[in-house]
Amino acid sequence: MPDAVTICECFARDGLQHEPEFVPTATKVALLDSFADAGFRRIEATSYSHPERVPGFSDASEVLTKIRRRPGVAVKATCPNPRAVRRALADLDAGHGADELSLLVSASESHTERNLRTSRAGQWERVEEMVRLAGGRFKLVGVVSVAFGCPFEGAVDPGRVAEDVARFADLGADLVTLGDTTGVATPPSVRALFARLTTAVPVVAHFHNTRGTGIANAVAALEAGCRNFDTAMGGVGGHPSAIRYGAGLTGNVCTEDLVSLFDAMGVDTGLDLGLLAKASAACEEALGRPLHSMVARAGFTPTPNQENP
Ligand SMILES: CC(C)(COP(=O)([O-])OP(=O)([O-])OC[C@H]1O[C@@H](n2cnc3c(N)ncnc32)[C@H](O)[C@@H]1OP(=O)([O-])[O-])[C@@H](O)C(=O)NCCC(=O)NCCSC(=O)C[C@@](C)(O)CC(=O)[O-]
Repeated sequence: MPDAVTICECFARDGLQHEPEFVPTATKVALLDSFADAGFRRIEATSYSHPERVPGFSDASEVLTKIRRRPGVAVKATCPNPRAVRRALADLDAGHGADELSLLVSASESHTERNLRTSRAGQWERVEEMVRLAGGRFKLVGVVSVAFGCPFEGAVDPGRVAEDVARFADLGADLVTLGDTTGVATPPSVRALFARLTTAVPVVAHFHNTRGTGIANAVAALEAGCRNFDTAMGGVGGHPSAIRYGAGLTGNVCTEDLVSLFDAMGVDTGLDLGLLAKASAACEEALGRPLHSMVARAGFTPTPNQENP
């Protein structure tokens, strides 16, 4: 087992992406600050997606202006196209930029067209332009969505995903995320995909718990050598297209539950469990409903000992 992993907290972006009600900027800012307090070193804060298409992030610049910045905590923003990177650059020049940008591709043509309104070839051209525009001023995180299967086309060739990961690495990405966008991965398919990867670029496992397999998949990724995970407090979140096209609510793997498991396994997440529990309660209060964390109800898993292995 590895000694340590890094968990990127995605509540404020992937988590809130399909919330029907706009979450007030002040609430987002307070929650993002509480995530940094709990010890997250990577936090996905917002998205520069077209504000008319994803209105929940129309306050992207304001959120980035208002959150407390602290050394060692990287704040990430999602960028679907070059216009998004231009907005990120404007914020950086104004003194409140993101540290990391996610650059998106999808492993299937149909998902690319529905999510990004272009072809795969067109989106790769955009990604090349985005990398040029970013000009080395941000850490870049490539994202391959529907990496384990597509809601429109079904199976996705792991060889193609491995090529996408390599292409991001060639473009200079610092990390590449494998997105199980609608929660179809299983531990065998996770092992199979990790076995196909050919580059040394660090990979981020981004699972959705649509079918209850998220935690099992995260453990499979851990055992396959993955050291970076995306999760969302309360297991909220998902991709709007997944709902629109019938895949239902596709919440991210729940942060609290995965952290609790890693803690019990002796894998260090660097997080303060007490402050994490406080942030978890604040997320439920912010959304006004109980969320999907099991440990928020049951308490964090006790560390195993000799008598109770
Ligand atoms: C796909 C696009 C970018 C194309 O957007 P579009 O409307 O097709 O853009 P366009 O290029 O035709 O431009 C139309 C107008 O919109 C403006 N525009 C264009 N882009 C932007 C922008 N970024 N910000 C602000 N304004 C923008 C642009 O400047 C132009 O304005 P005009 O010149 O006519 O005045 C847009 O429809 C969009 O942002 N859609 C939402 C994409 C999105 O956020 N999807 C969800 C991402 S989550 C995901 O992919 C999965 C992930 C990452 O979570 C991992 C996983 O779970 O597996």
